[in-house]
Amino acid sequence: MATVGENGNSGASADEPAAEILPVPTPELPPTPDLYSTDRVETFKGELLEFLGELVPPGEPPWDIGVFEGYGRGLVATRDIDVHELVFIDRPVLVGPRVNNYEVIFCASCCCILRRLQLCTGGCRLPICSRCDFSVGAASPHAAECRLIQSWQPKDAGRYSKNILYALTSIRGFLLSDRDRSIVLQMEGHPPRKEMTTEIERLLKDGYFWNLDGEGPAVRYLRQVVNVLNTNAFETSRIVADEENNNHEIILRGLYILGALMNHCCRPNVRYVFDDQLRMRVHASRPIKKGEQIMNNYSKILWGTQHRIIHLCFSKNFLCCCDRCKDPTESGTYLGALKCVRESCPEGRLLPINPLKISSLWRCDRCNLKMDNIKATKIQEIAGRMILNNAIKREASYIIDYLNDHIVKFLLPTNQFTVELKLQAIKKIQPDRPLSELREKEKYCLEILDVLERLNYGECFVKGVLCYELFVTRVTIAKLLNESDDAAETANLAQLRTAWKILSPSGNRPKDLQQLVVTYGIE
Ligand SMILES: C[S@@+](CC[C@H](N)C(=O)[O-])C[C@H]1O[C@@H](n2cnc3c(N)ncnc32)[C@H](O)[C@@H]1O
Repeated sequence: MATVGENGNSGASADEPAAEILPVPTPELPPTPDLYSTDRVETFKGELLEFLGELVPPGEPPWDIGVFEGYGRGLVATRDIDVHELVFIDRPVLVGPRVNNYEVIFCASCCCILRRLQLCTGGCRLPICSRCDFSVGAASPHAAECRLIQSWQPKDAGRYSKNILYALTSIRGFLLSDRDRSIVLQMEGHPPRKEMTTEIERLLKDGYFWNLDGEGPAVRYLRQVVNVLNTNAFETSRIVADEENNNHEIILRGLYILGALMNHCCRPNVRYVFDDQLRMRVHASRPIKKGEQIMNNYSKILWGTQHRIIHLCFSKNFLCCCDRCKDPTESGTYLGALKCVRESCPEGRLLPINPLKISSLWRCDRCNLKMDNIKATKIQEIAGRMILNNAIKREASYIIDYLNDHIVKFLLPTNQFTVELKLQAIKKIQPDRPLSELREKEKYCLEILDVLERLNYGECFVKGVLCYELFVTRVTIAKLLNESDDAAETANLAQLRTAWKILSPSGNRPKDLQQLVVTYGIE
């Protein structure tokens, strides 16, 4: 796969300001309004409904915007909502690339895969396909953003710039209509932490433009858009085929306003998927009572509490205090627990005494051994590095041996890193692998489904994926053992049904899922 370096050269280099400067007006930042007043919330809802248009079916939607103490605005159910029911569909007000180590070259405008680096002829330093190139004129979807970047007079105009690509989604914030800009600027936008360098600061620090004043109104506006994106944006992706018909996943970030209004809970009541037009479809993952907050999970389901707390504090500026966070065992899943380090205590599990405090002491639930937080963090860091930087990248057979022979010695079977590695193994063990590997895969699926069950996590996306993998694996095993299809199928059809219910609206669902549903007569 081709990797794109910052200095990829394509075409003539120009390290002097472009002769013609095309002025693009900088949007004004409005005075900070009281976002939570009843009037403000009503007006905001009106603008949002107008933006969503036909995506909101006629009649009263099952959601409303409310204000909740300690949370700010949030979504609330206006009636009882059934499990699996569609709660709403949202579309992105802003979407585009994100800071990401992209492994393929793709058009920054339409995301098609480029065989080789092909820069826009407008001089914006972005990879752009010939259909979206600036020279196509107003018909090019990229023309307006290219003109805007040109107005800042990029240095080294003939060279690819990954940092401009990374900042493109925020730059697109300049081109919003008045209504859409008003909606975006009414979203919460936490300023970055001191130690963080945002994509905009990187552009300024390294002097990418002749004509972009670090203290001017354009940068003030860009900074606010970045803050809104960092507080609210979702990771989404497009699956794009190259010329050889190989699929590539292009990771993007999208600002979905209605989606972003859902506050966080580590045991949420919705799941979401993105369809092939990048619309976000939010379904209830458990029954939601009228008046209840509609809540999403901003962190990873299968992370332990301390990891989730640190992630939420650093990236979203709040401390979660939900029931899952308060319970050191996390409903008996022990996702964040460590193996006791005393040799004489092989069954012991170390847990934070107060999981809501990052500096909490840890204690073994068998022998009462105490460990300070620094040591516990170190053990987790080492385990994380060994697994996430090394083992996870290896082939399935290596991962299985590693889990069976190595990991059992220093991590608990349900520790978050063990679970993460098992999830990777599930993805890597394809139906053509030997029976022994398929058996391991079946076991991992069941183990992680059990973790989800204990967490009482409801009908979430990961459950859909695991049910699909379990179904396919069991059918494959039955075929390998020449077992009658019937026996395998009847025991297993519930998994396929769940997988279909959860994954069918997704643009990235497994390719054979629909065919399986037809073959086995599920719908
Ligand atoms: C994506 S926004 C959610 C909408 C936001 N409440 C608003 O009024 O615009 C994320 C922000 O909402 C707040 N928030 C979300 N979930 C929360 C929770 N469980 N506890 C406290 N604050 C929360 C935090 O300020 C967080 O940075």
